[in-house]
This record gives sequence, structure tokens and C-alpha cells, in this order.
Amino acid sequence: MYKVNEIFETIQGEASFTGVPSIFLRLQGCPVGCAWCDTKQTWETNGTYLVTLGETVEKKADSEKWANASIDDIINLFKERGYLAKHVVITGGEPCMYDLVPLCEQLHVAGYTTQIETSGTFEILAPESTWVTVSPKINMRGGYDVLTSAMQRANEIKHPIAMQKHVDELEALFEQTGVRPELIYLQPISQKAKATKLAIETCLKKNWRLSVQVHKYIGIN
Ligand SMILES: C[S@@+](CC[C@H](N)C(=O)[O-])C[C@H]1O[C@@H](n2cnc3c(N)ncnc32)[C@H](O)[C@@H]1O
Ligand SMILES: Nc1nc2[nH]cc(C(=O)O)c2c(=O)[nH]1
Ligand code: SF4
Ligand SMILES: [Mg+2]
Repeated sequence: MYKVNEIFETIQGEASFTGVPSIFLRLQGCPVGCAWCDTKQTWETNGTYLVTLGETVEKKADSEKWANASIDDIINLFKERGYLAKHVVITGGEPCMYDLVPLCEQLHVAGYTTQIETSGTFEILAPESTWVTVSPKINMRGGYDVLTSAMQRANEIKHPIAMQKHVDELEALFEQTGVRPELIYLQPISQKAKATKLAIETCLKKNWRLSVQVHKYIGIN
């Protein structure tokens, strides 16, 4: 069973898959505690907020409500809702708190491609063909060895930044781990003008890529 915070169909707004119609599966629970996290409603798994899966679908506003769901429940729901997107983004919360192998495998059998959004603070349990976006949470809770293996598995890195020290800590992580993936995205934290300027300047200097959270600019989920 997976703990589901919400399920919705939208356009992927971040990194390489930006613009791709996607079904988002947001799992409940994250112990990392990033101060600027835009999904704090997923952090705790409080029994008071346990609801049915139906209630988590296309919530009208962010909430701490969550539901238990099996893989069949999730795939059946995608079909019942008539979703046409064939790309499933598994995010959270921290999705790698869960073993995602059976979920992704069954999604592949059902004709979907899969992508995981993860902080790299838990072991990544997912099939080879799942696209893994690692947004490394440096100096946060979670082991160094886990972060190194996450960096090795990553298909792309997406790093939220607001200050030069966030760029410096990413460079230091590349040095320490000896892993420097080909696709490196900087994502301004919370659409702040200063963060966006820094991200643009740094991408130009380092030949990295810019990821703005497109969905927030156009007012979709
Ligand atoms: C909410 S997290 C969930 C997945 C996973 N826990 C992680 O951190 O990658 C999804 C993505 O949003 C990014 N993010 C969260 N809050 C943000 C904010 N305020 N501004 C920009 N990016 C943010 C995260 O770094 C991550 O890349
Ligand atoms: N449209 C859209 N794209 C996204 N890419 C990553 C998201 C996330 O919250 O993980 C996200 C999200 O919440 N909405
Ligand atoms: S790891 Fe992801 S979900 Fe957890 S607090 Fe940080 S940004 Fe939020
Ligand atoms: Mg989001």
C-alpha cells in the first residue's frame, strides 16, 4: 500500500520533461524539512487526516489529507478519471521512502512511462527505465552514502537556489561524490526575482540549464 496525498493530471512544469502531459502521484510523508518546501502538507502522516482515495483526487487546495492505496487502486483510478497522459510523475513528500519497484513496473506494463522526483535522502528503489530527478538535499537529514548513490542513479539534477551558497554547495557535492551528471538544472526558489537572476547568471557561466516552475507562472497545479 502507498500513502497518497493527491493525484492530478497536469503539465510537468520542471526540468527536462517540462511541457509533457503528466499524471502526478504525490505520496505522503517526508522527514527532510526544507525551510522553503512548497509541499509542507505532505510532511506528516497523521491518522486524523486519513480519507478515501477518491477524496485525494484533484483536491481544490493543498491539505494534509491522505489515503491508503494499492497499485491496482491507483491504476484503476487513472482509468476511471479518463486521464490521457501516459507519463506518471511520482513525487511527494519523499517518494523514495517507499519501494517504488512494483508500482513503476506495473505502470510500465499498463503503458505508462515513469519519473520520480526525489531528494536523494533515501535509497532509490525503482526500475532502470524510470527517469530519476534528484534534487539533492545537502546538509539535511539523510546519509552521505545514500546521496552519493542517488547522484550516480540520477538522470538529471534539479537544484533549488536562492543564494550563491546554494550554488557553491552543489559544486562541492559534485567534487565530493565525483559525480557530475550531464543534465544540471537550477530552479529559483519560490519565483523570487533575485533567485531567478542568480540562476540565469549561473546557468550562463556554467552552461547549466534553467528550470522555472512553469505551472506556478501559468496558475495550474
Ligand atoms: C516538493 S519536492 C518533492 C520531491 C522530493 N521530496 C524532492 O525534494 O525532490 C519536488 C521538487 O520541488 C522542489 N521545490 C520544493 N519547494 C520549492 C520551492 N519553494 N521553490 C522551488 N523548488 C521547490 C524540490 O527541490 C523538488 O525538486
Ligand atoms: N505542474 C507541476 N509540475 C511539477 N513538477 C514537479 C512537481 C512536484 O511537486 O514535484 C510539480 C507540480 O506540483 N506541478
Ligand atoms: S525533501 Fe522535498 S518534500 Fe521534503 S521538505 Fe524538502 S522539498 Fe519538501
Ligand atoms: Mg510542486
